[in-house]
Amino acid sequence: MVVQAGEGLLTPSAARVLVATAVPAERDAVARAFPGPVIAAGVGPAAAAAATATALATTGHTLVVSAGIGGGFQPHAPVGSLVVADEITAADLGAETADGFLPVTDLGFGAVTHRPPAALVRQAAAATGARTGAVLTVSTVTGTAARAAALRARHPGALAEAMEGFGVAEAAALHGVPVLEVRAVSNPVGPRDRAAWRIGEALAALTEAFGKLTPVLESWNPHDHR
Ligand SMILES: O=C(O)c1cccc(C(=O)CC[C@H]2O[C@@H](n3cnc4c(=O)[nH]cnc43)[C@H](O)[C@@H]2O)c1
Repeated sequence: MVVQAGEGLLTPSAARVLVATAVPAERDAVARAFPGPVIAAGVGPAAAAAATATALATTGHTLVVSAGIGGGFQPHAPVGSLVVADEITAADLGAETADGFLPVTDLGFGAVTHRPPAALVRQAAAATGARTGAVLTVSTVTGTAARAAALRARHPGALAEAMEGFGVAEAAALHGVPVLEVRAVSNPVGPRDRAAWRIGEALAALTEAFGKLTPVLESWNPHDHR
């Protein structure tokens, strides 16, 4: 158990969980159920990384959660469902070649995947009823069936895509803090039909999820590897 000294007593250190969303509507949906700090970091991995790294510069965070709405690969993650990432993967960070896509890791650089703690993923999914699988981070929202199929072919375990998880995870790694990603599915990944996005439904699902997740996040012990 992690302990801190205080007035001669050893007490469990308090959980300090930061939630990073993209836009104010997502921030407010989380904050309706989660009492800790929630930021609207901006859309895309760069904005998410910059704002999260800045927020983590104050010490003592135990966990960072990337949260918001997202696209779901059909039929694996239906609209209205919830996904907890067991893998956060940058799906378009690399080089296109005549023989296909090469991730930056194949070019000898950096990382393309971060893995949240398995025990936390299990606990979060059990508490919320979420599906678990890879959540892809993309800088361009998928807009065709062909692109959706190509992403699933390259990432057979992918359940959802969004635009911030990898940025949040990079910032978390820089600060040595574990990361989790939670997405409420607002739309199918595929042919663009923005008018059909069920944003209200997904935001309500996000609020409901954080109602159930809060005790899990606040009691989670990073040294618990069950
Ligand atoms: O217009 C609104 O009221 C509104 C309220 C909340 C959120 C939005 C957004 O547009 C959020 C953008 C955010 O959503 C993620 N997202 C959602 N679907 C997808 C997708 O199919 N592919 C990639 N990203 C998706 C993404 O993380 C964006 O940052 C609007």
